Amino acid sequence: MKDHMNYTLLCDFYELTMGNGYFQTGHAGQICYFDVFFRNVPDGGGFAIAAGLEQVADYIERLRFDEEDISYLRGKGCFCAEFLEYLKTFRFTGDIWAVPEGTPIFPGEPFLTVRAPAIEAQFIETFLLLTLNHQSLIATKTNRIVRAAGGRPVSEFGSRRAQGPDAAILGARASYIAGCAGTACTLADEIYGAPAGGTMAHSWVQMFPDEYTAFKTYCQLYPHSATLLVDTYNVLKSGVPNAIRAFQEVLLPQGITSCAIRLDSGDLTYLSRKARKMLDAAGLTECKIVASNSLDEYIIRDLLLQGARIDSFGVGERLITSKSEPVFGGVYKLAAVEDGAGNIIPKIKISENAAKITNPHFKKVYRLFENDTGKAFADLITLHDEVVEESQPLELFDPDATWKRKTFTDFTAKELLVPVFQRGRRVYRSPSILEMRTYCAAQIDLLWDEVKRFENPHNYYVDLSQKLWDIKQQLLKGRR
Ligand SMILES: Nc1ncnc2c1ncn2[C@@H]1O[C@H](COP(=O)(O)OP(=O)(O)OP(=O)(O)O)[C@@H](O)[C@H]1O
Ligand SMILES: O=P(O)(O)OC[C@H]1O[C@H](OP(=O)(O)OP(=O)(O)O)[C@H](O)[C@@H]1O
Ligand SMILES: O=C(O)c1cccnc1
Repeated sequence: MKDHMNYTLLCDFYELTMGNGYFQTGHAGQICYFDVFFRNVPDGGGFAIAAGLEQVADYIERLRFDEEDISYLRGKGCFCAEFLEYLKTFRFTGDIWAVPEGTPIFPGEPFLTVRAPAIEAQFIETFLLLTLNHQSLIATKTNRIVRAAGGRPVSEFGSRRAQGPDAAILGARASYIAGCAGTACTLADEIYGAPAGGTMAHSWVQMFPDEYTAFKTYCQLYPHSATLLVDTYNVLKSGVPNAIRAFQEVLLPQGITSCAIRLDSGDLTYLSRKARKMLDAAGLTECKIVASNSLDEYIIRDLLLQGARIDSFGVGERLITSKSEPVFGGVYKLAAVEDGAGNIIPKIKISENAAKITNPHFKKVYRLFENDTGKAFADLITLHDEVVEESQPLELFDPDATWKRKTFTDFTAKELLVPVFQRGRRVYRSPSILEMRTYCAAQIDLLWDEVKRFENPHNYYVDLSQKLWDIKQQLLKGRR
């Protein structure tokens, strides 16, 4: 990435005090397994979308404590000299598995797993979580908005209201993966290839002596991509008539029929219907109507139900900040450690709140698809060395109500987590952002519509294998 900062110390301070402690107590090299998972889908939705893996992998590849970092840490006075010496050559040497970006994910299932010596695995927690939480949040929100638009393109317009530069650039990236057609963020295009584009601001219209001159000038400069903002003065009395005149006088003589207007205030249904009639009456049937103004999935759905004649949407603040639910609660939990002989010892975190009890052990996640419909019907978390045999009947049970059991045949099982790092070496190269976007849309197509409802979606099953469930119960009993 351009102008890359050294983010090594973008960690919670306790990662370092624990690291120093592991170092001094002989735990430094103890192999650990950590899972990243989340508990609740934002906005009460049925699924989330994983994003941010590429930035996680870049960060891990570049992890280095430079001289400045070490001398800053020395100045804190709480780290031993040997630990500071060790940090000079610190590198990530472990393994990481993760779901590809754009994959729909469900509560409780690991979407990234780390296997590494304790100091390393612990140290990367903060950056991993902040990156995956942010981009998965924006991807999840965006996809709701895109689905509400029902195939009409949605452009991301939020940079100016994003909570800082990273939120703007990486938010634009995540929104493109999750289905936006493009972004207003130029840097997100330069760095990541999320196509940048846009219309015009009210200031352009105000800058000229009159609205017509502003529109005409713009059409002369950009005859092939003129989207005229028609609400600076009065949409129906001046904006649309002036736009029609500019299109007719500048574009039509050149044989250009594709053009657009943007509505950015007022009753978007009423105005779009009236504007559509005026444009059609003027023969501008190919002229598109773009709408913006504090939109989100609910308003877009409403507008379309009301019969708005809108062809595409620009969505800013409510998308880039995920305003309705601005936190993605991904967590990083220890699931197992290895003893000196390489045996995996499962670990569990108990909580009064049953939903916060973790799933122990080194695990795999399978997505199960019905062969007749191709649709996903459940995810199954298994031990790392279990294999789901598609040729055998598979009995699934509800982990919270184990008497509820059902046997499935004629299904396909696909492993979700793929290797990203092996022994410290990056083995996964992200596909292009367009490929991620295409993959995301295809994976969402494999979910039933019931799971995609905005309100009260069907609860998609995330089950545990019998072996994993038994181990979890043993650990729970042992802790009582
Ligand atoms: N037909 C409609 N149904 C539901 N919501 C709508 C409709 N038309 C517009 N909205 C939404 O209503 C809100 C209107 O907000 P607001 O009152 O700030 O806008 P405005 O009246 O256009 O004024 P301004 O010129 O300050 O932008 C926006 O979120 C907009 O997307
Ligand atoms: O409403 P959003 O979903 O964030 O979409 C982006 C908004 O940003 C621009 O407004 P601008 O910043 O010029 O100010 P405005 O709110 O007065 O229109 C644009 O005209 C949209 O209204
Ligand atoms: O291109 C646009 O129309 C645009 C860009 C950013 C914010 N609002 C609108």
